[in-house]
Amino acid sequence: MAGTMIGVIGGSGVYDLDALEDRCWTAVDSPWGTPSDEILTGRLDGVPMAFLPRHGRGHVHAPSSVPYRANIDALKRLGVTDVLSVSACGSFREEMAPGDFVLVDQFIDRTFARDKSFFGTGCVAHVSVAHPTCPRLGAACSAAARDAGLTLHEGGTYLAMEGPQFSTLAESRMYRDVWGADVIGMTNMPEAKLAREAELCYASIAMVTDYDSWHPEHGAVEITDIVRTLTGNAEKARALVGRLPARLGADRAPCPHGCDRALDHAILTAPGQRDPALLAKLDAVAGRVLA
Ligand SMILES: CSC[C@H]1O[C@H](OP(=O)(O)O)[C@H](O)[C@@H]1O
Ligand SMILES: Nc1ncnc2[nH]cnc12
Repeated sequence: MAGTMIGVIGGSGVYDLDALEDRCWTAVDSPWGTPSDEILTGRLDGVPMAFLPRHGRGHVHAPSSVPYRANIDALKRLGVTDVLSVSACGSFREEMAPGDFVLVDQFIDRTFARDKSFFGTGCVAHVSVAHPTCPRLGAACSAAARDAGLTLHEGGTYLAMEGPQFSTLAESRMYRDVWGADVIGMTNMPEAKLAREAELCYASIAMVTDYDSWHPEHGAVEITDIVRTLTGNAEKARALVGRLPARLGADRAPCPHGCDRALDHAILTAPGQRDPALLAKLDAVAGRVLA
């Protein structure tokens, strides 16, 4: 049985994982550009881990300029099998209150200014993202959240907006009342789509910082409100991540949901028509099916 390696992508407020043993920050080269930062590798409960701060240490990258492809490729290159994203988010539901966590299982992708695929001219592929998160990894995250005594809402739709400005009041109401979104953030897309293309299991924990702008008693979200909640949320995120390896385990059977086989029938370009330069860049992401 192959081994698990957990990759954690830390969002706003989560720039380090102090608890990792055998810590080492390493620069990882990727043909898709430079990742957001060096990647912290180490172990927890005997399980290899890799941690990447999505915005870089010091919060350097804006949501639109996070190098999503380089990040996912670099994690895959390191041997990561399962990616947990932890992200700050606004809430569209009264009961999903600031300080609560949401295990996201669906997305509405409203981003438009990002590279969304590893594939393209010279190697065309279409993967399914109907179920964009991995239920096995999600169940382990739920158990870890319970172990850590956190309030976790199981299931929720995350609306990914381009940003960096927050939503207008009309948008906030539309996402909540018409589209049925539960939470909103700026980063989980195209990250989740790219993880699927790279055959990585992906789960997203959205950490509520605010009620966006729809809530009559809370007014419009301001960054100062978010920052006040971020520090407490980051501590809780570290508590959850610290309990995840014990729940996921070091041994890894094939994903029962097929995340690790997403490319099995996805590539349409005939072998003789494939672009060698693109194939070379796909060595980590699609090496399993292209080799
Ligand atoms: C700090 S408020 C807006 C910012 O925070 C979230 O980032 P992340 O998902 O990486 O935690 C949100 O998506 C915005 O990028
Ligand atoms: N209300 C909000 N909208 C978008 N991204 C966010 N991140 C945290 N709160 C947010």
